[in-house]
Amino acid sequence: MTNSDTSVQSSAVRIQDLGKTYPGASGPALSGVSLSVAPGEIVVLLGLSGSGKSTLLRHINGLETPTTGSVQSLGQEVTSLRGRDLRALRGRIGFIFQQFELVGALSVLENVLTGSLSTLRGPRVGVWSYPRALREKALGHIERVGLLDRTYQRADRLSGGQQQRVAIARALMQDPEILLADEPVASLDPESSSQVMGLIREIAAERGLTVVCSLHQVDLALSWGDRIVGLRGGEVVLDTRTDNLSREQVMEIYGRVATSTTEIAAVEVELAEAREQVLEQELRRAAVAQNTDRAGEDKA
Ligand SMILES: Nc1ncnc2c1ncn2[C@@H]1O[C@H](COP(=O)(O)OP(=O)(O)OP(=O)(O)O)[C@@H](O)[C@H]1O
Repeated sequence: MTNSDTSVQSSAVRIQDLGKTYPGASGPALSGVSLSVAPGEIVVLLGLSGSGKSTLLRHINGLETPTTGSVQSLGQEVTSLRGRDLRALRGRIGFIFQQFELVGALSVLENVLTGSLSTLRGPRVGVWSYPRALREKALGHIERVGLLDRTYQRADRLSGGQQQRVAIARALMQDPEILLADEPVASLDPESSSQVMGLIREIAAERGLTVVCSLHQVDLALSWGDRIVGLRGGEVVLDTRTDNLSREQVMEIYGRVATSTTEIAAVEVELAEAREQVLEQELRRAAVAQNTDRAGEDKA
């Protein structure tokens, strides 16, 4: 099954025969990937750890350079852009990450405002250094993601789901036409995961946003995406709309690979990494809390 024949004119993203081999790597991270994404479409990249999802996403906004092939985003050949032109294209493409990438010590409002930095000259320190129009815009986005009552709270005092909502609001400051999301709910519990994914879907519909999002949970991909692109070993092994697609059909293609010893090992590594990340996060939170308490005691 393939949907990769969407016409050039109607594509928000058009990737042709993309190959990527990282320097020093024993094999390619991506090979022969062709994919077109229509404006307003919500596409899930589904695959195990190491299947090439992040690498593919990072080519769409020019964070990686292909070894072979072509990547067009919003009608522009990304590989031919440099400097200001590349920055201008990136300004039209929002990116949200698994680890949220917020500045923990800053307030929700300040984090959201940093999403507009690419449109401003010079550094900004503090909320009041941003123009009033941007402050109002940021408040609108904070309200949209349901965090108005947390506007002045430190980002690292929020739950994972709330932090990802802040990251969504920050991405909206760019008025993006495409939103890329790299495992946005991998660090969240199932309930927060579906809330965050639901929010992204609603916002995408309101704004006609094109979304390309990597996930490794089959159920979430099925309930959330318009279309699933399955990656395995850097190649597209499935490309289909989710209507009328059953979990069993996806598992037949996606799950079948997990019967081999290598793939089972990959799943185990993935779980171990996820556990480590949660532990690391907890330790970081505890350290920040301890430092803050100490600072409070010193002042007192
Ligand atoms: N900067 C890099 N340098 C060398 N190899 C890399 C680099 N980034 C990724 N790789 C390798 O490329 C392959 C694809 O990695 P990628 O991160 O794109 O997969 P993924 O599906 O997003 O996995 P995950 O869900 O764990 O992030 C893996 O074998 C990985 O080790």
